[in-house]
Amino acid sequence: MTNDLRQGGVAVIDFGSQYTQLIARRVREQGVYAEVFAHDADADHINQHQPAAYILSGGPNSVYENGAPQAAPHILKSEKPILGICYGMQALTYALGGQVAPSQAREYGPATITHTPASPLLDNLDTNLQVWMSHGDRIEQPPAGFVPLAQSENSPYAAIGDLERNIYGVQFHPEVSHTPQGSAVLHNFLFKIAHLTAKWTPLAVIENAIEAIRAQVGDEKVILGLSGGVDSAVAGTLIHRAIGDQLTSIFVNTGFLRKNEPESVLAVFRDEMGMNVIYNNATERFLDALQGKTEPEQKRKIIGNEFIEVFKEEANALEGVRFLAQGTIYPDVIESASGSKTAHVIKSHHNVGGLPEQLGFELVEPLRDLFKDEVRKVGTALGLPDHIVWRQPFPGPGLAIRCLGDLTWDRLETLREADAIFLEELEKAGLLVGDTAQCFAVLLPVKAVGVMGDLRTYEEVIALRAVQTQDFMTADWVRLPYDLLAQVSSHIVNKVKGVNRVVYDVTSKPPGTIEWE
Ligand SMILES: Nc1ncnc2c1ncn2[C@@H]1O[C@H](COP(=O)(O)OP(=O)(O)OP(=O)(O)O)[C@@H](O)[C@H]1O
Ligand SMILES: O=c1[nH]c(=O)c2[nH+]cn([C@@H]3O[C@H](COP(=O)(O)O)[C@@H](O)[C@H]3O)c2[nH]1
Ligand SMILES: NC(=O)CC[C@H](N)C(=O)O
Ligand SMILES: [Mg+2]
Repeated sequence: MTNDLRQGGVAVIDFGSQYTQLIARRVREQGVYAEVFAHDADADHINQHQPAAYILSGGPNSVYENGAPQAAPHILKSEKPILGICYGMQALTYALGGQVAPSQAREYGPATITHTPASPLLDNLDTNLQVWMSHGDRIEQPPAGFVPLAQSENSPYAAIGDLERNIYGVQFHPEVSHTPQGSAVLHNFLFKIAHLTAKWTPLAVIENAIEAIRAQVGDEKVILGLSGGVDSAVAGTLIHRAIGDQLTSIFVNTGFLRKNEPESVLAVFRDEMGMNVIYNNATERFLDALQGKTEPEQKRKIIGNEFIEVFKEEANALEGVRFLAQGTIYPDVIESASGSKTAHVIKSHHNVGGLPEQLGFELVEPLRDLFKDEVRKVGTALGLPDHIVWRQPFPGPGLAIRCLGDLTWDRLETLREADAIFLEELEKAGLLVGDTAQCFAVLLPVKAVGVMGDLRTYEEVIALRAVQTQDFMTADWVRLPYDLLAQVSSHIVNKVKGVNRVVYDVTSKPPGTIEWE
């Protein structure tokens, strides 16, 4: 899809930096399409969408060591503008005949560089520029044709450039927020050096996606699992815009949804957006399947299977469905392709993971090229309400992995009530968007003794969890105000039957995970 929009963008070449995705996001923020490739990806693969410039990422290796990844010759010979960042600059230097060596003093963290006014890369920036560094190697001798553009106390070549060939390198990281003028550096590279066109905007993305969906689907039928979460909501709205009633969405009430969630999802998508939504109340079958099960992995597997069964039945009932739509987004694609750690493992748990092969559908994935923040922008541009676009992610298995111990309807109701009180108080305090990334209640499988109205109680315990994170791979618990916690605790104990104690989870990730199961 989006053929013309993707052409003339940037290929980000990944040498293993933690910030590779961030580089692509920063470029896209400036309206230029950016795609991430492994450092040893085939030239043909990289050139599929005809990138007009390259950015080489940082990376953990030392470029002069045996087996260290190197800048690919086809990139060096491409005659297109290249920007190397940290390891990327070291790889350029090494490949083009300069010298890279370990430096006496490593630079980790903030640094100040001074730069010469002559270069377009550092045009219009503070002369003493605040940057963020993270390196132990440095350039000792730039390759022939390169001139120094900036220095720091520890890096005589904090930026270099071959102004004829349009090849540049920076030792610092322009992509991180700790380099306050980093976006301006990238802006200079994209527009003053590579002369790219900014055409990657939400409206253009939408138009393109709509065309691509129509071309792919023709007049056939499509089904989509609609969860009320951001990704499936935006995917569904986009597809609906493209093909209208050829799309049927299936919203499954697993019994593990939050309070009022079924009503509010149906109100938005069926009533407001006029979408064709099948509501499948599968509460009983999910509960039956999980009866007596407490082991987290087993629970997830059972839930995944039940989802598949429900989708299968609904698809059969509709007849002639050729396409299955999914809200797959770009980080899912990058993470699965690079075989990288946590996120991929999490995703393999979720319910639609195994669907396509088993059901023999062709996939429609209109968000495959987008980062979450872009998905949100597209959602807003499509007219989705803020409470959908900005809602916190909610896992497919839902409250089932937050209700520890016996999964009974009564205990789920207890959890639903406590969770709703917590979320309501956070909302009132304005803490539900921005200051927190995910907040929820967990019902623990223990009982505690208490005293209420002079009576001894022996009831269950609610744990509250609120975390802040950028990418959900690592997270920190939020320092919620004590007064707010006091208020929530007292509301829960007073209003929710069967709970006499509330605790707050003060564990970061790692070593904890965000969910308790
Ligand atoms: N209750 C449900 N009914 C139908 N489909 C569901 C349900 N829960 C999850 N799914 C499907 O599983 C997919 C993955 O869930 P996931 O939570 O990762 O994404 P999301 O809900 O779309 O967005 P978010 O990450 O913001 O919650 C969803 O896109 C949706 O297709
Ligand atoms: O769609 C999903 N299906 C799942 O099975 C699943 N498990 C965890 N999560 C969400 O992933 C993020 C990281 O969670 P953890 O730190 O608990 O691994 C958090 O945002 C979790 O809510 C899931 N999402
Ligand atoms: N952040 C980086 O790209 C580091 C590059 C290289 N490993 C160094 O230490 O200099
Ligand atoms: Mg979800």
